[in-house]
Amino acid sequence: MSVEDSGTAEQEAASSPATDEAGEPKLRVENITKQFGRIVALDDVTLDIQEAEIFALVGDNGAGKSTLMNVLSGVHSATKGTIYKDGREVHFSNPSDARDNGIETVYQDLALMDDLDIATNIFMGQFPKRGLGPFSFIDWETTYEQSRAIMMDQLGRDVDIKTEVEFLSGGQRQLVAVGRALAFDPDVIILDEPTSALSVDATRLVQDTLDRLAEEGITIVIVSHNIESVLAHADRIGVLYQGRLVDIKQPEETDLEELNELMTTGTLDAGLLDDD
Ligand SMILES: Nc1ncnc2c1ncn2[C@@H]1O[C@H](COP(=O)(O)OP(=O)(O)OP(=O)(O)O)[C@@H](O)[C@H]1O
Repeated sequence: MSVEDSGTAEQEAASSPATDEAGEPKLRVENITKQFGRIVALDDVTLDIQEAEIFALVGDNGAGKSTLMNVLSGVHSATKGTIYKDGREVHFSNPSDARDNGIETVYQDLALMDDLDIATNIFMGQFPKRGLGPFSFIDWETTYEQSRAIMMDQLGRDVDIKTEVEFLSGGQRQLVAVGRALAFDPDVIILDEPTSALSVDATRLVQDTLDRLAEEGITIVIVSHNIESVLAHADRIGVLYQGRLVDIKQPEETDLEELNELMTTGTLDAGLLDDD
């Protein structure tokens, strides 16, 4: 099914499986185009992402995944088009605008401070404070208490939050970066390649944690090259090809081969012709 073949009931179901109580998607990207000079990185992309869904964005190199992620996280402004959050039109001039609207992004490099402990990494830049104005100081007790709550209650990890991040495994580091996002109390978390370069066990740990967050009601958007992982864990998979959103699939209706074909050709028609 192509997104361009608009109007079918089947497409409606795939692009919009459920809505929140108010009948609005958590995020709506409407006719978004992003140009860098003459390069059209995103070409008229329209997409609804529902509350508490795990939505994966896949595509070949240069397909526009990072650009769409950056438009949603306020790094880039769209050239054309509109973003809606909970049905309300929003404008992001920078990442703090996205943050103010409940959208946090976990970048691939994680940007953790290796020689600092888990709690300090989680609250870096926004420590709980005591006192007023020039007489305020970091409330370490609350910092550790709240970090422990994030790691234990929200992420289900029984770790010593005084452990320096340099001693953590790849999967645990990814979870600390997610913990730092959670400290801002978002309802949408965007993750860039959350399982790249992770072992099989670490990948499972991260996937299980994202499943858990979605069950708690947080909307998860993943940019990924790991098709097997998104097939196993995403609710829906949006395929970008040369800046266009060419299809949205549910894992149970597609497979690795079909997604690869969509990612590399932008269509399934080539395969159908081969079969004739
Ligand atoms: N800041 C920029 N300036 C100019 N061109 C850019 C910029 N960012 C992205 N592009 C171009 O936009 C297009 C889409 O790039 P984007 O990084 O979004 O793709 P991607 O799907 O994330 O690719 P990859 O998987 O390789 O990261 C590419 O042609 C890229 O060269």
